Amino acid sequence: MSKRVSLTQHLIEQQRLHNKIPSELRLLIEVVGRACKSISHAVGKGALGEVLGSAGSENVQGEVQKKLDVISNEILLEANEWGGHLAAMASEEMETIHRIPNRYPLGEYLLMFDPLDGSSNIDVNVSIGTIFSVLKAPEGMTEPSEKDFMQPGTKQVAAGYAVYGPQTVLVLTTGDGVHCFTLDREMGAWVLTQRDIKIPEDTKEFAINASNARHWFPPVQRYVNEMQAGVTGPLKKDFNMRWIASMVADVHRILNRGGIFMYPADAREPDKPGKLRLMYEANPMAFIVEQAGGAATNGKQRILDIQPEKLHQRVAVFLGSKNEVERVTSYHQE
Ligand SMILES: O=P(O)(O)OC[C@H]1O[C@](O)(COP(=O)(O)O)[C@@H](O)[C@@H]1O
Ligand SMILES: [Mg+2]
Ligand SMILES: [Mg+2]
Repeated sequence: MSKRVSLTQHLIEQQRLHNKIPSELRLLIEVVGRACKSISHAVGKGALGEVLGSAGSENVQGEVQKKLDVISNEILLEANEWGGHLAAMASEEMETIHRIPNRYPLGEYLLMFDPLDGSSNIDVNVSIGTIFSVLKAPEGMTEPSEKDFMQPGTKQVAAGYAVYGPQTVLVLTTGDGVHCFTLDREMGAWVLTQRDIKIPEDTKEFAINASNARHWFPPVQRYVNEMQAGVTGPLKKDFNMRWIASMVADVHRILNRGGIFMYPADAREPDKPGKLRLMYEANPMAFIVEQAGGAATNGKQRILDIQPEKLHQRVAVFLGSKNEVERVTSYHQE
C-alpha cells in the first residue's frame, strides 16, 4: 500500500521543495481545512442536525440566507479568529470585513470565503461546498479596511475549495499546482489523493444555466448555439451538458475531466455583471483553474487581472478547458 500523505505533510513537503509556503500560511490553510471538516460534519447531519431550511434573514446581496450559510460562516469565523495568522476576513455572508480582535502585532494575511456555495442544493442533498482565497495584507497596514482587500487575483497566495458530496474533498493551490485531499471520515484527516491535477485543453462538455438563454448577449448565444449544433455545426463535434448549480461541484468535474463553465453577464441587470462574486468565487476558482492548465476570463479579460473595486463585486465567468475558454472569449472581441 502506498504511503498516506496528510495535508500537513504535503504542505511541509511543498515548503521544503519550493520554499514558498511560510509556516504561518501553512497554519492558516490547516485552520481553514479544520473548519471545512466541521462544516462537512454539519452538512452530513442534515435534517437530524436541524441544519436545513432558511435562516429567516437576508445577506448583503439581498439573497435569503439558509441556516447552513449562517452556520458555515460562523464556523469559519470562529476557527480563524483563534487559529490563523490573519489580520481580517471577508465573507459573502457579511456586509463588511471582520477584523481579528485583540491581535497585536497584526496578522499578515487576509482571508475571503464563500462559506457555503450552492445554497439552493442544501435542502435537496446535492453537492455543495466552501470556497476560500488568501491574500497578503499590504505592507504597513495599521487598521485593516476594505481597501486592503482590493487586490487583483494574481496576488492570491493560496486558494481552495471543499466539496461536501458523496466524498468530502479539499482542493488546494498555493501557486505550485493543484492538489486534492479526501477526508478520511473515520480518522478525521485530509489525505492526499490527487497530485498536480491538469484540465484537458479540449472538451465536449459545457455548463450554463440555459433558462437564462433569452437574456444572453450575442457572443454567448452564438457560442451555445454552435455547441448545440453538434457534429454538423461549425465546431464539428457533439457536446454534452451538465449544470449542478453548485459552482464548486461544476468546477470539480471540470478539474477532473475537462469542460467549460459559464455564468455570463446578461441583459437583465447591466450594472450587475453576472451572478458570481469576484472575491469569493471567481478569483479563487480562476487561480485553481489556471494552476491546473485551464483558463478563466470574464469574456473580455483574464479574471485574475481584474482590479477589484468593491468587496461584493460581481463578475461574468467563463472558465475551464483552455481552448474553449479562448474561443468564447474571442467571440466577445469580434
Ligand atoms: O441559480 P443558478 O442560476 O443555477 O445559479 C447557480 C450558481 O449560483 C451559486 O449557487 C452561487 O453561490 P451561492 O450559493 O454561494 O450564492 C453557484 O454556486 C452556482 O453556480
Ligand atoms: Mg457561491
Ligand atoms: Mg454562498
